[in-house]
Amino acid sequence: MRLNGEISYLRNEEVEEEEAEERVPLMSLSPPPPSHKLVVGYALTSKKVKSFLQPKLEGLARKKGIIFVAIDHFQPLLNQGPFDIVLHKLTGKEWQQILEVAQIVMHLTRELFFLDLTLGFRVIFLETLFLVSVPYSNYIDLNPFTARSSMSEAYNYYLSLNSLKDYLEKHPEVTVLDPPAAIKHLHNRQSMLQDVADLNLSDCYGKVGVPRQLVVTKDPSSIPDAVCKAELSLPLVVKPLVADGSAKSHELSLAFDEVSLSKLDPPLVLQEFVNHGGVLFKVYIVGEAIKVVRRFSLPDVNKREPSNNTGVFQFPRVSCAAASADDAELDPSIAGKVNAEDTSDINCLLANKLPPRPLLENLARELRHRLGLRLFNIDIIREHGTKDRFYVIDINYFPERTLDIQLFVGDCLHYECLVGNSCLVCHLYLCHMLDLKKILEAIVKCQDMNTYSLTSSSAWYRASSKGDYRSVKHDFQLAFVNMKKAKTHLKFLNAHKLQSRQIVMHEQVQCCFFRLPISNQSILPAYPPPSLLFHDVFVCAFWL
Ligand SMILES: O=P(O)(O)O[C@@H]1[C@@H](O)[C@H](OP(=O)(O)O)[C@@H](OP(=O)(O)O)[C@@H](O)[C@H]1OP(=O)(O)O
Ligand SMILES: Nc1ncnc2c1ncn2[C@@H]1O[C@H](COP(=O)(O)OP(=O)(O)O)[C@@H](O)[C@H]1O
Repeated sequence: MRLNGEISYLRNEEVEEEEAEERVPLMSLSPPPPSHKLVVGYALTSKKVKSFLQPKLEGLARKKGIIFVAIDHFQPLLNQGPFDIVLHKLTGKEWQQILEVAQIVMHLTRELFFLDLTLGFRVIFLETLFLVSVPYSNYIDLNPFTARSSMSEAYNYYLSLNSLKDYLEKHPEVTVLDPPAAIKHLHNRQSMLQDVADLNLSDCYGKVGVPRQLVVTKDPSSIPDAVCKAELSLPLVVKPLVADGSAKSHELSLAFDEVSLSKLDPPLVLQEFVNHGGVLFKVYIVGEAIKVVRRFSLPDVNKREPSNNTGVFQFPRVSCAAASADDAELDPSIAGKVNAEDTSDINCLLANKLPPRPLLENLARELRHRLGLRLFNIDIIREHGTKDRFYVIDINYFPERTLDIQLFVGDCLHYECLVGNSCLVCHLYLCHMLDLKKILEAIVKCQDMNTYSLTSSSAWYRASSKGDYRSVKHDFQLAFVNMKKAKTHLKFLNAHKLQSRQIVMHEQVQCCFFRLPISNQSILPAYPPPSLLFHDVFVCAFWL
């Protein structure tokens, strides 16, 4: 079997004529007109649906032409939709597997994401092709290096196409919130904070870092030594390395002495406890909009005097305990001071003062870019006794209050807020289909209002022979070709001096990119060659 994604170069002399076969009935496929401004497909746990999809949010969204549609986790995504946006946050095994596939694709096509986020449906289209044509299980076995370089080559070719970029800038249609690989980055407490550490943000408004920490993956008996070597000071916040939203991943504790450290259960992150006046700031980020709220947090510990505390103490999910520090019932040592305007306690005042807006905006902008995420929140604390020393301790993907906060406070849930100027790629490649007909049906389903047309070769032929070149007036074409007929197809292209590039998707299907300059329309009535059957070639014509 050939590797999926492999690019083959068939030379002229290799091309053999194949038997002429009869054409089958004509078929023409055109997209239905859009009835909504924006369709958001969501894949969320039932708990999340309950907390997120409040009637108020749905009502307001509807007024803005946004509708939310549940994604069926047990059906290929390509059989659903079409969606403009896919929102997802699931922990189930099935979805995780899907995400892993998607993640591999993200990895393989990383260039597509980072070179230019305005690539829009082109990228989705390439990805759709790439995945839908590959069985799920085979895809996992794919040699990533071969496939990746193939994708790069295909992409380079792709990029070389005239006016593509201009076109795409005008059509940022499909958005995914957010790329699975980027979300997964937050599922590990080490990688989660790495970008903040690398950023090492420091400007006239303050400094933002991460608490000093150590990752322990095995052998608890070595922890005391490792902590000593790393010169971490006690107490330490003990956090499971995995932060996948499971109950276990939220089981945190405070370790007060070195001996107790050897009883811990790796993999873990051991983080220095930073006194922060018992107040935490949650910065919610939705695209370019940010919103900050205060939450109560763990009280400070006395680090100067030798502690009477020894051992490891599990603590509850303190920041979830109350909606906001402005109205919650608090630890009395903090509560009285939070809302008091005339307090003389400067540290308390400082602890409660929101971090400077420009600093947060800078941080949010950088992290949005570095993490490649649009819906997330940053938990940030201010070091006790300082005005401008901040630490990020946690980043959550698409937390409960992200969108409703934006919606009710800033009325930001509108198309631009979610989509912004650039566009991301939709998860529409999550499909296990193999046969050509289904691939095509799927592509038809996910095509986005007139962004491209898809037609069978027969329909194309009929249209072009009648002089209707509507679907072929574009200089970039893409054909799915039955592998057995690939040489015939290529021979035709070569005979007409049409540049082409073939990607073998799997044993049965080759994907062929070729340019068909408008100036060369005279050959259109002849395409595809009569020896190719209805099911041998399917053509996508892009509307450039
Ligand atoms: O870990 P998860 O499942 O992503 O849950 C988050 C998380 O609990 C987060 O709270 P915290 O851990 O930062 O205290 C919640 O944030 P908010 O309290 O700001 O909403 C999220 O809401 C949780 O996400 P979800 O709503 O998807 O369960
Ligand atoms: N380094 C730290 N210093 C002080 N308090 C911390 C630190 N890390 C976490 N905390 C406290 O523990 C709480 C939970 O930590 P966090 O890392 O957000 O875990 P989770 O992802 O389970 O919410 C925080 O809200 C904060 O109150």
